[in-house]
Formats: sequence, C-alpha cells, structure tokens
Amino acid sequence: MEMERRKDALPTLPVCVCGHSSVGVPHTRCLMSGSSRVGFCLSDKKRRRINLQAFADFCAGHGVEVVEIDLTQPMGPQGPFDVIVHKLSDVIVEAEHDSHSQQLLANFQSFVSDNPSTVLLDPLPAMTQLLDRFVSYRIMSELHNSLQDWHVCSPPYLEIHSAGDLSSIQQAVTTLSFPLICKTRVAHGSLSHEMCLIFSGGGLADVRAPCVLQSFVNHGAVLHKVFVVGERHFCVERPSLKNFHPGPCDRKTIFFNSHQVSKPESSSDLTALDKQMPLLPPPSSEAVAALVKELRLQLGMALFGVDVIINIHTHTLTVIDINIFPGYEGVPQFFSALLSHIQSVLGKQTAVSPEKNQTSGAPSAAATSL
Ligand SMILES: Nc1ncnc2c1ncn2[C@@H]1O[C@H](COP(=O)(O)OP(=O)(O)OP(=O)(O)O)[C@@H](O)[C@H]1O
Ligand SMILES: O=P(O)(O)O[C@H]1[C@H](OP(=O)(O)O)[C@@H](OP(=O)(O)O)[C@@H](O)[C@@H](O)[C@@H]1OP(=O)(O)O
Ligand SMILES: [Mg+2]
Repeated sequence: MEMERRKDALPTLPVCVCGHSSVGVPHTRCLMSGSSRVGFCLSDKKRRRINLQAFADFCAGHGVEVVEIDLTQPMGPQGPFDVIVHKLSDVIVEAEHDSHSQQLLANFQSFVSDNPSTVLLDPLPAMTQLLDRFVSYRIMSELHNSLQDWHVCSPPYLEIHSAGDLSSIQQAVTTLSFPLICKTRVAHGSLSHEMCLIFSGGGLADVRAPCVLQSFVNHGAVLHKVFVVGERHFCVERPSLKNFHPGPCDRKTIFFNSHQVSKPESSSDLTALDKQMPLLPPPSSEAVAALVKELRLQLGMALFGVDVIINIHTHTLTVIDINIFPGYEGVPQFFSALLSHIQSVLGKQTAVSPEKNQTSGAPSAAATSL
C-alpha cells in the first residue's frame, strides 16, 4: 500500500518536457542553447493538476527549459538545474516512518547541498514547518501582533498531543468557544483533510490525538483563498462551512472531509446557509497584501496559499490555514506569475507575456489579481 502510494508520489522517468525530444535519453543538458534549466520534482497527481506539460511549452517560448526530476534516479546526471520547483511533502511525511523515503530525501538534500547555486522553490526547512499544524498555528497566532493595524487574527486553538483523559481536555477547552473544529496534526495528504465539528464537552470523546481543536468562526460560508507566487498574489472565492449556532449544544459530532466543502464545485448541507445572510464585505486588499508580505518574510517561501474567512460579527480578517504549493485553481495568470518568479530568482527579470491559450488542466477560472 505504502509502496503504491509512493510510486504515485514520484515521477517515474527522467523525461524532458521542454518540447525538445530528449525523452528516454540520459538527462544531460537540453540543446536549447542559453536557456535556463528548471527541474520540477512533483508527484504524478500534482504534475497533472498544474499541467506541467503546458507550463513547459509556455516556458520553452521564453527560453526556459523545464525538466522533470526522477527522485528514484541519481540526481547528478539529471542536473544541472538553475532552479528546482518541488512539492516533496509526501516524501517528507513518509520519511518519518519509511526508510526508502528517507533515502530519497537524503539523496535530494545531498544534491542541494552539493549544488548551492541551485535555487530551491521552496527551501525544505521552510516548507517542512507547514506540514505540522502545531507549528503553522503558532505562526498564524502571532499574526495579530505583527499586523495590528490590519485587524488580522486567527481563531483560538489548543494543541492536543495525546489522547490523555477526557476531563483534562474538557477543562483545557474552556479557553475556546463551541462549536470546535478538530484537525489532524499532520497538515498534508489525504488523511489531513478529514476533520470534525464538535458541539459540546461530550463530543470531545470523538477527538483523535494528535490534533488541534480550534474555535469555529461564523463567516457566512465564504472562503477567500489567497494564492501567492513570489511577489504576486491572487484571491479566489470558494464555498465554505455554513454558520452554526454559537455555544455548546447537544448535536452529534459532524465528520467531514475539507475537500467536500471548500473546492470550487463543493456543495452540500454543510455549505448551504440556513437563512439569507447579508453579504459580507470582501477582505480589504491592503490588509491581504500586508498579510501576504508578512507571511512571505516569516515563512521564507514563495509558493504558498493562505485561507482567510471574514468573521460575520466583527468583520475581522481571520486566517485559518496556510498551504504549501497549493492548486492555484481559478488563477489563469499562474503560469506567467510562476515563470516571472523563476526569472526573477535567476536575476533575469524580463517581461513575461501572459499565456495565450492555457490548455485544460491548468488553473482556469476567473480570479482577482491584487
Ligand atoms: N476556525 C474555523 N472556523 C470556521 N470554519 C473553518 C475553520 N477552520 C476551517 N474551517 C472550514 O473548514 C475548511 C477546511 O479547513 P482547513 O483549510 O484548515 O483544511 P485543510 O484540509 O487544511 O484545507 P486545504 O484544502 O486548504 O489544505 C475551511 O475551508 C473552512 O470551510
Ligand atoms: O494537489 P496537491 O497534492 O498539492 O493538493 C493540495 C490541494 O491542491 P489541489 O488543487 O491539487 O487539490 C490544495 O487545494 P487548494 O488549496 O488549491 O484548494 C490544498 O488542499 C492542499 O492542502 C493540498 O495539498 P496536500 O494536502 O496534498 O499537501
Ligand atoms: Mg484550507
């Protein structure tokens, strides 16, 4: 099972996707003279989701060669790379308990340290911190200090390290307000999207440690996804969980998968508001820009997403999640923004013309560029 997941998690062949015919030959430099070489190290799923082939075609027209990295093969002969874009979250999480993943990660890290001029998007330690909600929620909880002028906050939460006894958890949650949302400690992978809503002290028996318990904030079932690509960011609206009656009640725990409620196509009882809600103001673009700037600095990352909701009572911009290299669905400018960022880290700031005809699979719906 694990082996199968890992196979899916890793590219299988050192295939050049720049449009030149180096498929199947040992991966030395592509013959596109003078071009920069960017390696992509992504799972099969991620490669399909961002439509890497279409991005490679787009880059080829701008003198940038895109190469898929096969982590199961020695990295040296696949290089050199000016930049490596990766989402090694699967491998890092599995390396906690799996020696093969540890080996893959060690090979990758040794290539990176042997090639200090290769820019990594994003650095491994920076992204690793976001794999642990205990760490990412501490970062979010500091935001109200650094962004005081913008009334940015994150909901109060508790770290639950071990099952402990129910009564100590029941005492600890007095600092929170029901309903509570319970999320796994590990923030990446399919299991991490399984969560539940707990409505009373009795419902705490449903908690599975390690996890975070967080106060649920009513926000009118609208989620604002902020997608960051280097200096640029884009806001996209998504469905979200509906409002719940504040305070404890004797409702049974509701178990759900976050992808059932906050994907563009999500529609369920959990996202349908019970009665007409007045429209909330969208988040202030200045506050979002300040939030993104602060997080870029704090995280030391260029490719991440921030999930934001607006409290229906206080209209406070409330941060509930930070994602590593998210899907950018609904951001038609993703390719040009990513290529611009790659060129800027290469010190080759040239104008990138927007994608003419983005093929299917790439993020496509309308988005607001701020
Ligand atoms: N504190 C909260 N108050 C209200 N709603 C919340 C809160 N936290 C999460 N939600 C709702 O639950 C959904 C999933 O939460 P979260 O973004 O933390 O999960 P995730 O699985 O990490 O998401 P992603 O797909 O972005 O990785 C949100 O989109 C939102 O609808
Ligand atoms: O494809 P990936 O594996 O990167 O999945 C990511 C997913 O993108 P998708 O659009 O491709 O589903 C993201 O969705 P949006 O925020 O963009 O809605 C978000 O759920 C991440 O948390 C997921 O990362 P993971 O939990 O796996 O680390
Ligand atoms: Mg989220």
